[in-house]
Formats: sequence, structure tokens, C-alpha cells
Amino acid sequence: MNALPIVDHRGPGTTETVVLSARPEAIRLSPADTAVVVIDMQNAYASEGGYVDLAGFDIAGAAGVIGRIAQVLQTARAAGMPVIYLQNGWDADYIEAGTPASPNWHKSNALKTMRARPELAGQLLARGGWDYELVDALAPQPGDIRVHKTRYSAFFNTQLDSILRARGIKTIVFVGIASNVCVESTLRDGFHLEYFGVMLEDATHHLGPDFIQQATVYNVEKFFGWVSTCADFCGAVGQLPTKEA
Ligand SMILES: NC(=O)N/C=C\C(=O)O
Repeated sequence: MNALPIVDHRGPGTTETVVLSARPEAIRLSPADTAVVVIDMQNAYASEGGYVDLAGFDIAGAAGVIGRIAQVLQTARAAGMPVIYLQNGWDADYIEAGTPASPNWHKSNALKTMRARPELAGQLLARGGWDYELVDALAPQPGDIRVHKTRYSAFFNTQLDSILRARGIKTIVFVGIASNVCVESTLRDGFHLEYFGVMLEDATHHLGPDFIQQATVYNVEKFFGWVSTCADFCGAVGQLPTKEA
């Protein structure tokens, strides 16, 4: 019987590796060239009273995702994997959000919600405000990196690519919200920049009907990367020697 295929993209000399069970194939990971990217775990996307809650999306799944991401980050940090947080939003005057000449002005549900409810003006996704802040349970730890972004893809007009390249990162493990918007946009852009993207499906949550999560999982598995789970990630990466903080 043939052994299950394993995607092994590391160069010679990478010593510490583990095999992560994933679909459509298992994938070999090393803390030397793998980072965990946390997409937009801000009050806006994961807390009651935050932007997506106020805009009418169901955020019931966000609480479980926060707990699972916390376990993933603890495991990654112990193994010496960089943890990079993205935060989505704009300056307090919304200059970065764009004018009506930008599709973002028309498509951003945060901007639309504030236009429909002027009492919320200045509150949603504005740097310096509660909505923009990361949820308390996922507060960055010393050594973690924070990157601001103004559009859905974390690679667009940010330092993310150079931060990753400077650390020799080839594989990105994705967690965060929303699977079908900023997670998928970033994973897709990463694919085109030659990064291997792994999405931990139970550490992500979607905006919209449940079928949209399935669609993202299908897209990632079939076209853009690999899909795994928090338990498999923690089980595999947890076997690596613990690094000093
Ligand atoms: N973080 C996200 O996936 N954001 C999705 C929509 C938005 O920011 O309006």
C-alpha cells in the first residue's frame, strides 16, 4: 500500500520538522520557515457590539474561534514560530478608507453601516477606538508583530511581505475572521507571492450564510493551499522542542 502523500517544500538543512495532517495532502512544517498570521481578531469582527454585529452578521461562532486561536498561538510561540497579527481599519478621519472614487467606499459594510446610522460615525474600524482593538483574550505577547491594513488582503499596501521574507518564512498558517473575506483574500495573494498557505478551518469564522465557509474551504483545499484543524496543528507543532521566550 502506498504511503499518504506529504507536501515537503523545505530546502536541505531544515532540521526540526513535523508533518501536519491536512487536506488535500499532509504538509511538512518547520518553525524555521512557518509563521501564524492572525487575521483581524478585533472587537469589530468578534465581539458583541462590534462592527459586524451592528451590521447584522451572525457572530455566534466567534467566541469558539477565539478560544481555539488562543491555543494555536500558545503552541506556535512555544515552538518559536512568529505570530503576526493583522488589524483592519483606517485612521480616525477615514482618509484611508477612500472616497466615492474607491470601491471600498461603496462595498465596506462598516462605512455603509455608519452612513445608515450617523450616530455610529467615527466608531467603526477607526484606529484608536475599541472597535479596532484586538479582542482582550488574544492580546499580543512580547515578540509578536502587529500589522495595520486598510483593505481585505493583508498583502496590499502593507509591510507583511517584507516582514515574512526577512524571516525566511515560506509557509503561513492562517487563523481569524472572516474566512471568506480577509482570510481568503490574503491566502490567495500569498499563493501568488509563492507562500504555502494553510488554513485552520475551525480557527476561522465566516461572514454570511454557512455555505460560504464551505466554499472557502473548498477553494483553499482545491486551488490555493491546504486545510487543517487546530487539534492537528497543536498535536503536530506541540511535539517540537520548546523554545525560550
Ligand atoms: N476581516 C474581514 O474579513 N473583513 C471583512 C469585511 C469588512 O471588513 O468589512
